[in-house]
Amino acid sequence: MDKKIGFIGCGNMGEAILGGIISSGVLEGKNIWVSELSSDRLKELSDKYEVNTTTDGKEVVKNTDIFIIAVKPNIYPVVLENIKELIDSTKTVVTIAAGVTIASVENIIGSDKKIIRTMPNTPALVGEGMTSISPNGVVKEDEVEEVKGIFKSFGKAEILSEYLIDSVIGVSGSAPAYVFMFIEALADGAVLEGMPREKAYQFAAQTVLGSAKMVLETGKHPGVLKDAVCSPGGTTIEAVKVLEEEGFRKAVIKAVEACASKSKKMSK
Ligand SMILES: NC(=O)C1=CN([C@@H]2O[C@H](COP(=O)(O)OP(=O)(O)OC[C@H]3O[C@@H](n4cnc5c(N)ncnc54)[C@H](O)[C@@H]3O)[C@@H](O)[C@H]2O)C=CC1
Ligand SMILES: O=C(O)[C@@H]1CCC=N1
Repeated sequence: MDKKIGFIGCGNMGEAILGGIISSGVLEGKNIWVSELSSDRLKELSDKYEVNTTTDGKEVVKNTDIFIIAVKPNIYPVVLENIKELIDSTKTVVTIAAGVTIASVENIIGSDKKIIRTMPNTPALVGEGMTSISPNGVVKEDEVEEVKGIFKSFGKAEILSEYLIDSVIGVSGSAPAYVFMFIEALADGAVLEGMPREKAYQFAAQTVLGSAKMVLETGKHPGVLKDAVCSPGGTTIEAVKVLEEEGFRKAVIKAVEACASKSKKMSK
């Protein structure tokens, strides 16, 4: 890729994207600019990824074509106010924050500026991210495809209308947290039955990975795949019965709903 990419803020999610881009080889560190608050954090990032660093967000905008604002939602107005004079028709602003709408960004920098709202997730770091991409009306189709290409370099990416972003946060943006909780609980169960802790994480995580791959690669309904594991009168159906009794599916659906509802509240 011949474009230059920037990050304003590079914490958990910013670094997951940065790490994903570098590992994929789509861009080299010399074509990436990162701004952070402390020089210590910048040194850590330049040592690890060989990127250009600065404590001034303006330098990121000046030196890049596409830049990702990866600060907490409440810091967006401060960052946008600081850089707005430098944003012209050659720049594409990419946002990743929960609750920061395209309209709220347009209110600060202008609706004539190219804005792409995305919702990534941290598995980007290992090349298995899932990202939604919602452009405003100014971004041209090939420019959207270009940004989609960046996100696809470390996982899957889909162009979606912004109104779906709350469900995206519920099902993928925040969801790695619930999947990690499931893996932890699965491993706890195995430890309870006597398996050493490290082995338990390996068995649990590989099972989640393999099951996810089966859904994606066979195209079969998850219920059909579940049925194929449940031998009549066997062990699995005993576990399935307990999960139903304890409200496993209800809890997960309600968790996604709570997450989406918080996202809607943050957007007001
Ligand atoms: N953590 C996650 O799994 C996901 C996070 N997001 C979004 O990503 C954004 C960042 O979240 P995290 O990475 O989790 O937070 P974080 O707190 O780990 O990272 C934010 C970084 O921004 C830096 N920062 C703050 N003000 C700055 C400024 N003025 N200039 C430059 N850097 C500045 C902080 O030092 C920090 O390293 C949030 O808006 C969140 O909604 C979206 C999807 C998933
Ligand atoms: O918890 C949060 O608000 C952010 C947005 C999606 C994942 N983390």
